[in-house]
This record gives sequence, C-alpha cells and structure tokens, in this order.
Amino acid sequence: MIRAFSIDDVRAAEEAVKRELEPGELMQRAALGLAEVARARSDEDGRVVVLAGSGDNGGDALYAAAHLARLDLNVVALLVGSRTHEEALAAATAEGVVPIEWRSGKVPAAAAEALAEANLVIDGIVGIGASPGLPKHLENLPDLFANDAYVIAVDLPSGVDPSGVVAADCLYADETVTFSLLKPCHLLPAGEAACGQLTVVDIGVPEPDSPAVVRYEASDATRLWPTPGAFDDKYSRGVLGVMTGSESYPGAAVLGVTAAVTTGVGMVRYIGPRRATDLVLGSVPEIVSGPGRVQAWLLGSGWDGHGGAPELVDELLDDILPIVLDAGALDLLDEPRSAPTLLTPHAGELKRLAQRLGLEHTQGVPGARVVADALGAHVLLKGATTLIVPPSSTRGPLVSQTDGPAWLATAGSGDVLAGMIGALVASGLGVTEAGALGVLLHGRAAHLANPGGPVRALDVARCAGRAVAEFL
Ligand SMILES: NC(=O)C1=CN([C@@H]2O[C@H](COP(=O)(O)OP(=O)(O)OC[C@H]3O[C@@H](n4cnc5c(N)ncnc54)[C@H](OP(=O)(O)O)[C@@H]3O)[C@@H](O)[C@H]2O)[C@@H](O)CC1
Ligand SMILES: Nc1ncnc2c1ncn2[C@@H]1O[C@H](COP(=O)(O)OP(=O)(O)O)[C@@H](O)[C@H]1O
Repeated sequence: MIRAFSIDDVRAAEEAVKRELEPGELMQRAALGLAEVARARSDEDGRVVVLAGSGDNGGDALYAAAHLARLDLNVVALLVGSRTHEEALAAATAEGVVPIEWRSGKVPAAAAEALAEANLVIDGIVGIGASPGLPKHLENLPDLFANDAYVIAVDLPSGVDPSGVVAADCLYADETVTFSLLKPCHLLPAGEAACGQLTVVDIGVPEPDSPAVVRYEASDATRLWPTPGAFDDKYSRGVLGVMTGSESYPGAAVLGVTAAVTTGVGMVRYIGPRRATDLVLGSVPEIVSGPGRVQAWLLGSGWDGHGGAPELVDELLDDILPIVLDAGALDLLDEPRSAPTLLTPHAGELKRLAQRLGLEHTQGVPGARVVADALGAHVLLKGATTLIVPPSSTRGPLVSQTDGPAWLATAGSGDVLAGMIGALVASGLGVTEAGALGVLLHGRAAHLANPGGPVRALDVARCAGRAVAEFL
C-alpha cells in the first residue's frame, strides 16, 4: 500500500528527526539526494537552472545546485522569492553557481537566456509551506523553458496545493523528488498529474502512524482477497442481492451481475423488472431470481425509478446489511443509515447529489466529503482517478486509485465496477477495502480485456476472474 501523510504530520515527523541531528543535516540529506537524481538525468555538459524561492524548498534546490556545480555542471540560480536561504546561496555561489535575481516584474534578459538554454530545470520555488498557485511574476514561467528541458520538482511542483485538495496554477514536472514521506498532493488528482514520475529519496524520516491518503496495490489484493477454503460453501462465501436495471435500461443489470459472478461470490440473487430479469437469466444462468437471504445489497445501476420494488427498497435501507448505492439509487438516502453504505457517483452524479442535499461543496474531495458527512456513507467518486472518501467521523484516510486505462470511459463500465464491489462487500470486506479492491480489479480486468486498446464493458466484466487469479 502506498501511503501519503498530512502536511502537519510530515512537519512533526521531520521536527522529531531534526532534534536528533546537527542543525541543517536533514536539508543536506535532501539536497544530496536531489542532486544525485538531477545528475543522473543531466547530460555530461548539462546546463542547469535552479529556481529558488523564499523557504527551505529553495534551500534544498540551492544546496543541490552547489553539488551539481562541484561536478562541473553549468548551473544558474534564479532567485525568484521575496527572500533567499542565505547559507544555501553562499554554498552555491562558492561552487561557481551564477545567481540572478528575479523577485518580481518582467523576466531579466539573463534569466530568460539561461532558461532557454537549460536542459535541466530544478523547481525549488515552493514546497510544503506554500499556498496554492504561482506568484504573478512567474505565471508564464513554463513558456520560457526549452521544449526538451527536463523539469525536476523539489518535494512537489510549485503552485500545487500540498494537501492535494485545491486545483491551482502550477508548474508541471517530468519528475518530482520528494523526501522520505509522500504528501497528499502526490496521490490526489489536484496534484498528481503535475508531479510526473515520483522519486522518493530516503532522508531518514520515519512514517507517522496514520496516513492521510492511501493507494491499494496488487499486493494488497493478494493479502486481502476473500479466498474460499475447504470448509466454505456458497452461503458462507456470501450472497449478494442485486436490484439493478429497468425496463428502459436492462443492460446495466446484465453487466453488474456478470461482473459480480465473475469476480467471485457465493451466490447472486437478482430482483428486477421482467425484461431485465429475462435478460440476466439468459446470459448469467448462475443467478437466483427473486428475494432471499443475502449478506449485502447492490442497488441502482440502470434504474429509472425505484427498480420496480419501492417497498422492498425502503425495507433494505432500514436494514442492518451493507449496501452499495449506484446511479439511480444515489437519490434514495436523505440521512445516515445505521449500516455500512457505499455511494458510487461519477462527478456529475456527485454534483447533483450535493445540490439535492443543499451542501456547500459539490466537486472533488470537498464535495465527496460533505456528502459523506451528511449521509454517514463512504463516497466512491469515479473518474480517471477514483477516490474513496469516508465520513470525517471515521478519521480514516482517503483512498486514491489510478488503475484503469482511459478506455474505461465507456458506457456500462460503472455498472461493471458496481458489480465487482458488490461481490466483495457480500464476501465480507468492509466498504473501503471492497471499493479499493474493486477499482483495482476493474482497472486490471480492463488491461487484460484488450491490452493497450479499446474495451467494452462486458469484456471487462468477463476478465474479472482472470484478474483475480493474477492477484492470487
Ligand atoms: N522541514 C524539514 O525538516 C525539511 C524541509 N525540507 C524542504 O523544505 C520545504 C518546506 O520549506 P518551508 O517550510 O520553508 O516552505 P517553502 O514551501 O519552501 O516556502 C514557503 C515560503 O514561500 C513563500 N510562498 C508561499 N506560498 C507561495 C506561493 N504560492 N508562491 C511563491 N511563494 C510562496 C512564503 O514566503 P514569502 O515569499 O511570502 O516570504 C513562504 O514562507 C519542503 O517542501 C522541503 O523541500 C527538506 O529540506 C527536508 C527537511
Ligand atoms: N479517463 C478515465 N480513465 C480511467 N478510468 C475512467 C476514465 N473515465 C472513466 N473511468 C472509469 O469508468 C467508469 C465509468 O463509470 P460511469 O460513469 O458510472 O459509467 P456508466 O454509468 O456508463 O456505467 C468508472 O469506473 C470510472 O472510474
């Protein structure tokens, strides 16, 4: 599992280590690690521009500049903050780094020239101490870079919100070199795309206890997968009740049920309108049609109303069984249930849901969070990056998954995901693990369905069993 930590926890962990070290030692470790990566990425006669801002991020970059100059690279330091880390600047100039001040206003000619010639740019404008966005005078900075310049961000790309929540103007790096601990922006959509390749340099700061953001990997699927044993039968493995599809959209039921059965669950009981039931039975003969005992419910994919059984739906919502609410079922809840509940909206559905509930935020992490808090439910927000946001009261980390190819942006793909997650919840996983492993499986199955090319949703569902076998 990949873990990122809140900025407060990172600061506390760094301070604890610093108390045991000589002053400045931690920054020296960061700068040396940064310089080693930069050296490995630069040509023999590399021309390097270091962008140094006001704080310690600029200090890291300037000490790294000193190391690179000592290795005979041609290094220019653009001092772009209101202040400069003086000791680091002295170390850099002592090794021959050429400083140019550009603290505000238009770019000085010498700075523009150095940037145009640089094949390596080190972005040390700001790190974790920054507010989101770039200062006015640097807004068009990337236009000054040579087309083939390799950009390394120190700790995080400048302008990115360190907590990964607010989308803001920022530099885009080819590589981000961070120190011991990942920060939320490295894993969340508002920052991750700007980071490029993420390289972690170990400077000896141990992980705090509780991550702020986590990402499940294949090894987590191997570890957590609900694998049957010799003493299991179909009931002990778990039964998933599915109410999906409608007269207008019966295909959603076929997709979700196919995905659930292929993902692996003891049994699927399907309840739906006639047309959908006939189609499901025709393509998935393993299912049992009609009500009965189940361990979890999946509701809503392909609904154009209450799925034909409103009294049953009300009963289920009052029940103590875990429920996955997808698509049309997202409108069912007005207040928290007393059992685990996972909502699976895409961005448009989240917006509608938040507006219906009269909430302040409607998008991204803040939107998912207010909905999760209002409904006491986990919100799985689907997209190129899929997030799982728990209610604040759980104090649990956010989950951020980027497992599938963009080919998954195709009709029915969300119905398939819902079926996979439903199977995992019925098999006994908590909604967070089921959501995360479901997204991981969805992505892996899409890769298997047609490596590197377009996929149809049904093929993704059909590949689930092979993807599970790979995990195991
Ligand atoms: N702590 C440690 O042990 C270690 C820390 N390490 C390193 O230190 C970094 C954190 O350093 P930090 O705390 O000095 O903050 P940092 O981000 O460099 O600068 C903040 C200053 O910038 C300014 N500013 C604010 N927003 C801005 C904006 N949008 N755009 C432009 N400027 C902006 C504002 O100053 P102002 O210009 O307003 O006076 C503010 O005070 C961390 O990311 C890592 O690289 C490593 O060496 C490992 C050990
Ligand atoms: N650009 C993308 N990259 C990767 N996955 C994506 C992308 N766009 C959408 N997806 C995934 O495809 C699925 C689409 O779900 P959804 O919008 O509910 O589709 P539908 O309602 O047609 O089933 C989600 O799992 C989402 O995470």
